Amino acid sequence: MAKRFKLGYAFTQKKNFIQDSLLNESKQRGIDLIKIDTETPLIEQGPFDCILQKLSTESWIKQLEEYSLQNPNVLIIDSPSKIEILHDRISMLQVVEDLKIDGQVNETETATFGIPKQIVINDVGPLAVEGSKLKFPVIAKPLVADGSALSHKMSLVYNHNGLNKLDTPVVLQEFVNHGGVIFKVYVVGDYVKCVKRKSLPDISEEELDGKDLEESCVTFSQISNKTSQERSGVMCNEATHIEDAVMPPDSLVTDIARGLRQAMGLHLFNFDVIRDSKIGNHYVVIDINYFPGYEKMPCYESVLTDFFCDLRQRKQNLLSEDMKKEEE
Ligand SMILES: Nc1ncnc2c1ncn2[C@@H]1O[C@H](COP(=O)(O)OP(=O)(O)OP(=O)(O)O)[C@@H](O)[C@H]1O
Ligand SMILES: O=P(O)(O)O[C@H]1[C@H](O)[C@H](O)[C@H](OP(=O)(O)O)[C@@H](OP(=O)(O)O)[C@@H]1O
Ligand SMILES: [Mg+2]
Ligand SMILES: [Mg+2]
Repeated sequence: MAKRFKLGYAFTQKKNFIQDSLLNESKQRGIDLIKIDTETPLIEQGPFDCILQKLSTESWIKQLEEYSLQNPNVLIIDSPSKIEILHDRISMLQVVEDLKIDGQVNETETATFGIPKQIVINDVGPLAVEGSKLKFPVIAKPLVADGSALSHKMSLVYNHNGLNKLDTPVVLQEFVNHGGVIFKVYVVGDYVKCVKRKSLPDISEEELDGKDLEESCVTFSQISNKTSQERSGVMCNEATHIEDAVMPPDSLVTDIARGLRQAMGLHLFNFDVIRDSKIGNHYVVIDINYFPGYEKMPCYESVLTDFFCDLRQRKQNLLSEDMKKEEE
């Protein structure tokens, strides 16, 4: 009987990734998903062939390092040092800026992509955005994107007055009108899946002019990470029928996904893309998330189990290479 592949997982309490449907599908295909007790020393648990993890405390990272030293063949998906780049909203999008991708979609069509203009401010005085050429409205996002509730506390700031209420350091990212629909691109190893979600509605010039002091800053949080079935209409553009929205070009989405995978060396992430309403074939990446809510992705059980089977195959290949070297 083929050896079972033991995959330990370590997540925060809030994570809903492990569903019975995934446990069953993986078990049927020889993959045992085992919950790691983060209150007990990792070295006393296992043995694991692979560890799936989304924790960032110092003590946990130390335990992972110690476990890897004692078990050099264990696969860590993904390594905390590689995930770090996504915990800062400037370094996160710098990866996108540095991608070199040809936007040719087909013989006649091209598409371009980029990131919104953004700056970090450390105080909200009258000169906060002086010289930056940043245009209002902006979305104010906490600089640190570490998965805490605080890291998702966003503010839509219509004008200069709205800056006063912000906590710093904060990223001010130009608001891009995008028709009230956001595209979330899930990446699981080589697999790429683009889904649509409701987003903030466009902001018209008249609306901008009419904003008085009181309304110059509106806070919200995680308005796009619920599927349409889970949605309740807070802040989102209920009028937008997202099913009518045209998906971005497959080739562009796939090229960006591949480029990010290569550049970051990560297997499990998603990125949020919006289409610039002013330029129909220009796409703007506004967010990248490590180990997102895959349980919301269509066919998540089979997609993730396929990925686990790829990891098992990779591990078997590594072990047979080691054996060949020993025989030489
Ligand atoms: N530059 C922008 N222009 C227009 N809308 C934006 C912009 N940035 C963010 N948004 C809107 O705000 C929402 C939240 O932004 P973002 O995805 O950066 O926050 P987050 O807390 O990291 O969300 P997630 O739950 O995806 O991790 C987006 O889904 C989108 O609706
Ligand atoms: O709709 P998605 O899958 O994008 O929602 C994700 C969200 O993008 C973030 O990845 C959240 O993680 P944190 O940034 O660490 O909070 C995910 O929460 P999680 O509890 O599932 O990890 C959302 O599902
Ligand atoms: Mg997002
Ligand atoms: Mg995010």
